[in-house]
Amino acid sequence: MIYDPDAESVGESSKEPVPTEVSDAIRTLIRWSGDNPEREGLIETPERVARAWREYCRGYGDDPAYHLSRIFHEVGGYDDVVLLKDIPFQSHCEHHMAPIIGRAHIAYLPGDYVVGISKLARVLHAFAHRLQVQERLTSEVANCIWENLKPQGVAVVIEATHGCMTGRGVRTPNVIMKTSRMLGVFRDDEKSREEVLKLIGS
Ligand SMILES: Nc1nc2c(ncn2[C@@H]2O[C@H](COP(=O)(O)OP(=O)(O)OP(=O)(O)O)[C@@H](O)[C@H]2O)c(=O)[nH]1
Ligand SMILES: [Zn+2]
Repeated sequence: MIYDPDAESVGESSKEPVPTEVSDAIRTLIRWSGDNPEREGLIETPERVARAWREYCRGYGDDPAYHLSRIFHEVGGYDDVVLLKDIPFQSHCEHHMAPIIGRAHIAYLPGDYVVGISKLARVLHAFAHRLQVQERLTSEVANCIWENLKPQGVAVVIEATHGCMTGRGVRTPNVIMKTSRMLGVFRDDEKSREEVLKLIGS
């Protein structure tokens, strides 16, 4: 699939035809859950669900590195940490395909380049809109910034709740999973790490 940045906020899959085997699978799931897929309220649900999943998983068609390809060189001599804090995101866990809802904090200490700040959130969403575990999501975002922006350091902290822990299974609400990935100076230098964690408020 070709990534279309203009389509992302409106649900690019809304006009896409749904293959019969996909809607049939969802019909089977509805039946298996105990309801009748032929009753009026559920007639169009399989196609809706299929299109919703195309949106939830739109990250498979989104190249995260692409968002870091428009780099800037001139930032008026600024040479300190850049932090994008409290970025809300939604993902789905690869074990249950249940929602992961949280906030990410992404910081980097620029090397020779900086990037438009929205691009950090775009990188996050490109990886989040896939089936994930939180640890991998955290690493993928950090590694992508590290490899493409070549900064002196990257810090990614993610805090999220997992639907598979609240709505089912252990049924324990209000638990927040926290993960972090530090690279470069934030990994190697304790003072820099403390500084960035203080900025993040974590
Ligand atoms: N480490 C990690 N675990 C996750 C994540 N998302 C979901 N899980 C966990 O993945 C585990 C899957 O465990 P399994 O024993 O295979 O599946 P299960 O029988 O449905 O487990 P329960 O959730 O305990 O009922 C569960 O403990 C989930 O809480 C994540 O992002 N990171
Ligand atoms: Zn899960």
